[in-house]
Amino acid sequence: MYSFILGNESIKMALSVSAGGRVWRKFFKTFNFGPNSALKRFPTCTANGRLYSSSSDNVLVSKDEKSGIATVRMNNPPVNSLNSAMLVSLRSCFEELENDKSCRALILTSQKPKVFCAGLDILEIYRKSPDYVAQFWEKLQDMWLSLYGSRLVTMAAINGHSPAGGCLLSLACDYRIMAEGKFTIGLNETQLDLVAPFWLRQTMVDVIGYRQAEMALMIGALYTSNKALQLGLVDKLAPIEDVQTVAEEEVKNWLKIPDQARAITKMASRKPLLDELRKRKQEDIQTFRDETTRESVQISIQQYLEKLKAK
Ligand SMILES: CCCCC/C=C\C/C=C\CCC/C=C/C(=O)SCCNC(=O)CCNC(=O)[C@H](O)C(C)(C)COP(=O)(O)OP(=O)(O)OC[C@H]1O[C@@H](n2cnc3c(N)ncnc32)[C@H](O)[C@@H]1OP(=O)(O)O
Repeated sequence: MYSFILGNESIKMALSVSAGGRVWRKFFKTFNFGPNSALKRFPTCTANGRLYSSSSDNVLVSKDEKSGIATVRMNNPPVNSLNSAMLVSLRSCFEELENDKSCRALILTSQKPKVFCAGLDILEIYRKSPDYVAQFWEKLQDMWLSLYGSRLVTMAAINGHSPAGGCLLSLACDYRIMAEGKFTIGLNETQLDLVAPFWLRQTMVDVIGYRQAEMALMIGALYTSNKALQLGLVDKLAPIEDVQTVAEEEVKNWLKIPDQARAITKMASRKPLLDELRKRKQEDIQTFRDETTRESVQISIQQYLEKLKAK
């Protein structure tokens, strides 16, 4: 059941049949909804009752059949950094859940409490060829499109630090619950001499407003959970051991709203940004490749890596 992803066509078919309706068909036609790809194969995903995971086990997925709530746990020790394999696994899992008509919601969290996700794996953009960096960036774009454009209720259960790409993942979700305490979240790209792309900057503006986003992005701010709550960067705080339970409770509230109306409303507000990235994908890849492989940026990345190691 879980071994194939058939892309847009199967989602359209499955949902128009299951929802029995013209409305769904019109919805998909209007919004070009869901993963932006044709026939795809999930990387040897094994189905085993309610629990399945990718071959490398870097992303673990369990689904409660009764409620239709899936939990996606990032499992890439030590800090869930987003390397190529991780991006491919995340995207595959998001698309698979998208195509599973019994799935209604996903909770994204970390298998290792205290670090939700350390962002992009910096080693993937350090002293790599321009082609490699370009392919890496496209994997990030595709993963983001599948999460941000999802019909599901998407909830980030941020059970630890969530800098840069970790914040990007959270921002792509519908709602964010973060662990109380000393954990930080934010888009600290400028600290690495990197510039967040337009689609990431826009989600930050959409979530916390223009002034705060502009300031946060310029200074590469990392905020504590309390400050993030105050800014609206996260929606709720919970003790770290309760983040998952609180997320499940919150999802259940969201699931009281009819799926169709909720998903159409979500897509109506997200479609412009999704379309913009789809349209400017190659330009965005080129910018990332050219910026990241510049010698001055490579030196900044090296210094940042040294700082991290010396910590
Ligand atoms: C208009 C022009 C547009 C141009 C566009 C151009 C460019 C766009 C560019 C970028 C935008 C992309 C958006 C995303 C960017 C990113 O995500 S960059 C990554 C930023 N991440 C960070 O800064 C986080 C760094 N890590 C930490 O702060 C901490 O590790 C922690 C997450 C708080 C966890 O702390 P702790 O539990 O104490 O763990 P350690 O620090 O000891 O780390 C363990 C080992 O892991 C290594 N590591 C940590 N983070 C990363 C990482 N992101 N990548 C690779 N490796 C990482 C760390 O060095 C330790 O390694 P050793 O054990 O010492 O070997």
